[in-house]
Amino acid sequence: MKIALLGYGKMGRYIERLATEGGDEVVLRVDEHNRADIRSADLEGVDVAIDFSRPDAAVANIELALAAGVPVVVGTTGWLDQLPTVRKQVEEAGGALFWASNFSVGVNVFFAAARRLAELISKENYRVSIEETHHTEKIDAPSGTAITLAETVAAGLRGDRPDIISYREKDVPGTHLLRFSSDIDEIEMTHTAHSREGFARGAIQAAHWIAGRRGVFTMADLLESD
Ligand SMILES: NC(=O)C1=CN([C@@H]2O[C@H](COP(=O)(O)OP(=O)(O)OC[C@H]3O[C@@H](n4cnc5c(N)ncnc54)[C@H](O)[C@@H]3O)[C@@H](O)[C@H]2O)C=CC1
Ligand SMILES: O=C(O)C1=N[C@H](C(=O)O)C[C@H](O)C1
Repeated sequence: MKIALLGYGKMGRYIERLATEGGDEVVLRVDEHNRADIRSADLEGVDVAIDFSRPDAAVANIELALAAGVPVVVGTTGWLDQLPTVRKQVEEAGGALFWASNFSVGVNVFFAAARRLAELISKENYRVSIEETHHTEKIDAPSGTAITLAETVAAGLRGDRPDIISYREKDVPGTHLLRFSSDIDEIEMTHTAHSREGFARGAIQAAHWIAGRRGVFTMADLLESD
C-alpha cells in the first residue's frame, strides 16, 4: 500500500524501514520543515497516512488526511483530550481514524491484564500507582500509555485514576510499571519495550487493517477482530 508519513522522526523512519521491507511504499514524508507546504491534494493516490509527529501537530494532520479522504493512523500522544471533537469530525466526514497511545501488542495485553487485576482487587485495601520512564527527547508527560493505563485501572476499580510518576532517562524506549501495594503485600506489573519495533509493527498492522473501514478505531478493535 502507498503510505504518507506525517512526522518523519524516530518513529516515522522506523515505520518506513519495516513497511518497505514488507512491500509497502512510502510516497510522502512530512515533517516540521515541509508541513506548511502540504495540501490535501498532495495526498492524492495515498492509501493511508500514518502520523507520529508532535502533540500540537496531530489534530491538524488528522484534518489534512480527512480532507483528502485518506484513512489516518495516529500514534502521536498528548492530544487525546481533543478526541471527542475529532471523533465527531471523522464521523461527519465519513472518514477513518485509528488511534492508539501505544501500538505494541504487549502493552495492549498489559492493559487487559491490568483491567482484570483492578477488578479483582477493587474491594481490597490497596494503594495504586503508575510509573513511566522514557527517553529525554520525549515532549509530553505523563506518557499517553500511562494515561490510558490509569484510565483502564480506574474503570476496573470503579474509582479514581491512580497517580502517575514520570521519569526521563537517556535512550529508554518506554517502560510502564503498575503497582498495587498494601500493608500485607505488593503486586507489580511492568512492560518494558526493548526497542521501538513493537510500536512500528503495530502501526503498520493498523494501517493495513483500517483499509476499507470507516469510523474511529483503536487497538482493542484490531486485536479482537478475526
Ligand atoms: N502510539 C505509540 O505506539 C507511540 C507513540 N509515540 C508518539 O509519537 C510521537 C512521535 O514520536 P517520535 O517519532 O519519537 O518523535 P520525533 O521527535 O523523533 O519525531 C517527530 C517528527 O515530527 C515532525 N513534525 C513536527 N511538527 C510536525 C508537523 N506539524 N507535521 C508533521 N510532522 C511534524 C518532526 O519534524 C519530526 O520528524 C510522539 O508523540 C510520541 O509520544 C512514539 C512511539 C510509540
Ligand atoms: O514518546 C515515546 O517514545 C513513546 N510514546 C508513547 C507514549 O507516550 O506512551 C508510547 C511509547 O511509550 C513511546
